Amino acid sequence: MIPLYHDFTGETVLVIGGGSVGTRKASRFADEARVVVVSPAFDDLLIDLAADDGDAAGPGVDLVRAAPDAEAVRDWIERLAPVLVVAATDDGAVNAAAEAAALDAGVLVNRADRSTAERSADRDARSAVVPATVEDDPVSVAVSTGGASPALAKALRERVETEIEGAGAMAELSGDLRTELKDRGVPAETRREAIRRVVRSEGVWKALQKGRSYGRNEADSVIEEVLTR
Ligand SMILES: C[C@@]1(CC(=O)O)c2cc3[nH]c(cc4nc(cc5[nH]c(cc(n2)[C@H]1CCC(=O)O)[C@@](C)(CC(=O)O)[C@@H]5CCC(=O)O)C(CC(=O)O)=C4CCC(=O)O)c(CCC(=O)O)c3CC(=O)O
Ligand SMILES: NC(=O)C1=CN([C@@H]2O[C@H](COP(=O)(O)OP(=O)(O)OC[C@H]3O[C@@H](n4cnc5c(N)ncnc54)[C@H](O)[C@@H]3O)[C@@H](O)[C@H]2O)C=CC1
Repeated sequence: MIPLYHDFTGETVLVIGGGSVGTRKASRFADEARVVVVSPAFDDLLIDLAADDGDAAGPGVDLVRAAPDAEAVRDWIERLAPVLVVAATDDGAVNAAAEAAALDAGVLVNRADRSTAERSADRDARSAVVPATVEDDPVSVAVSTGGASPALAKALRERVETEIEGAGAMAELSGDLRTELKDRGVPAETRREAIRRVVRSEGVWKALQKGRSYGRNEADSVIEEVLTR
């Protein structure tokens, strides 16, 4: 499996099943997408998530109380036109039907109740795994074990969490610097060398912890050194 990142802004994600797994997936996708959860019952956390709709965190979560069978799942996909269907019920037949309907409709599907290893023979490129994710906006690190051990994915995610502290600020600073160097007409090879040094400089990482302008000053001297060589 090869990881890709998707932008779900302005899109709909349909989650079938509102238990603990459906809640976790809904919460993840609600950061960007409008999420509709169809289920006969909902975890309390999910009800809270849907009630928080007013806040600016995302476009919101809608709960629909229904227990669709295979045919009804197709209707929901047609009606809501999601880009991704998450099959997260505790009923294998419903999950299988949701997966088949999503694939027929040509949309992405994440089936929560089957490891990918079990399904490698009939895997479709639209069949996606939700990785464990660490975010320090705009940086995100995703961990998958190819479906072999989700608990390990979670444990590794916890390790990476401390490892990437400050990476968001570094991405913004180095992103600005590469644009500025381009605009100044600095030749590509020099530019690359300068940016490579900035992102590897302990001094810049440390200075960024104190604040953006400290990081900027430190980065400027790293770059100056490269430009004046
Ligand atoms: C294939 C996949 C499909 C998918 O859901 O996308 C899948 C499938 C299954 N998970 C199961 C169990 C558990 N899943 C977790 C946790 C997470 N599971 C996630 C992803 C994935 N889970 C995909 C593969 C990811 C990869 O490649 O590694 C994470 C990373 C992302 C997320 O879900 O948000 C999230 C951690 C988030 C975080 O904290 O960062 C825990 C740990 C816990 O709960 O503490 C357990 C209990 C321990 C255990 O069993 O390992 C079962 C057995 C169910 C049963 O026994 O009935 C199946 C079905 C099967 O394997 O057959
Ligand atoms: N991918 C993952 O990370 C994990 C996956 N699992 C798997 O995911 C499945 C769900 O796990 P949980 O959320 O813990 O179970 P759960 O029992 O908490 O939730 C299942 C939900 O599905 C709903 N449901 C039942 N029939 C439905 C239908 N026809 N249409 C829509 N919704 C329906 C139920 O009302 C309930 O809200 C389990 O079968 C398990 O195999 C379990 C743990 C982690």
